[in-house]
Amino acid sequence: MATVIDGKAVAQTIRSEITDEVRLLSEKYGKVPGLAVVIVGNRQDSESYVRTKRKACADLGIKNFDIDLPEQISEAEVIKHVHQLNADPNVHGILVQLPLPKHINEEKVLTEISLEKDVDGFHPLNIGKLAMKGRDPLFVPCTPKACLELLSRSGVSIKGKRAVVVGRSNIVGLPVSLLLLKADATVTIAHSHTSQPEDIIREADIVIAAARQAKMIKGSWIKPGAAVIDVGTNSVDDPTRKAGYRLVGDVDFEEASKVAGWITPVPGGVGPMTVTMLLKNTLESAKRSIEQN
Ligand SMILES: Nc1nc(=O)c2c([nH]1)NC[C@@H]1CN(c3ccc(C(=O)N[C@@H](CCC(=O)O)C(=O)O)cc3)C=[N+]21
Ligand SMILES: [Mg+2]
Repeated sequence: MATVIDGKAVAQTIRSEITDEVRLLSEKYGKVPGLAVVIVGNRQDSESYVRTKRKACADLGIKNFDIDLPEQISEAEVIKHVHQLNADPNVHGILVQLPLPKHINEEKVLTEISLEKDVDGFHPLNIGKLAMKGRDPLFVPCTPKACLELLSRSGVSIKGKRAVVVGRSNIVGLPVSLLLLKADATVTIAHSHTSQPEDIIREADIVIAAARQAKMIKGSWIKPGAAVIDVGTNSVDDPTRKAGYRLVGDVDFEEASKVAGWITPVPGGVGPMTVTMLLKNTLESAKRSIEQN
């Protein structure tokens, strides 16, 4: 049976470390880290993630700047808000919740975020540096960083291992592949055009599941002893829940946990760690800015 990696517990440990550092900054400089969370429209999932992020900030003493914009807002107006946040010295991190409405070009908006405040790590220049050997971005994207942190805190080494990433999104699959490559894994990316992904996944010592397909990865696809990090947050109808739905991962946990060496649950795995990495990036940004001035 696999060791179930308790993302919530690891996240809690890191959050208490961050809380201490926030308190120190405040005592030493009279300043606290500030995070602006921008949400456009009212997608239910986005609203729920944004609430989680804002609450986590409040819990840790990080100041929230809430920007809630209507679905119909123009791209130019969103960019105007980004510019205001770039100019605000009390804002150390800016997160624009994705996806944006169809009429807004995400890349254009993300490119306007000041590099020094790009705590999501989605600015094309930060992604470019992430991709280059010998270069480091100012910020590593939160979910990919969460995946590697969970591996390292579980004692799973990456160097020389065969890693398979399932999915190639800009916010998870692609950047986590780059991070694994930088950590000296042999990396394969499987995606919707990959034929027989199970044959490739069976070779993996490390599986990162980020395909947005509920339970697509079966127990029989997992190499015995592999480390399985499940990034999936698929909501499925569940009338027995108050919310009317529940979250399931991209991995069939029941089956895979009988074969894997390590596995993350959903919820309680990567999700809480993603939010924690965002808070950590915000603290880093605030430290750079405050200690410089
Ligand atoms: N600009 C941007 N940055 C993001 O980091 C970003 C984004 N856009 N768009 C959507 C994805 C998704 N994401 C999650 C965050 C927290 C949980 C999380 O805390 N999940 C809990 C469960 C929460 C619940 O039960 O509702 C858990 O897995 O235990 C999940 C998913 C961040 N994303
Ligand atoms: Mg769009």
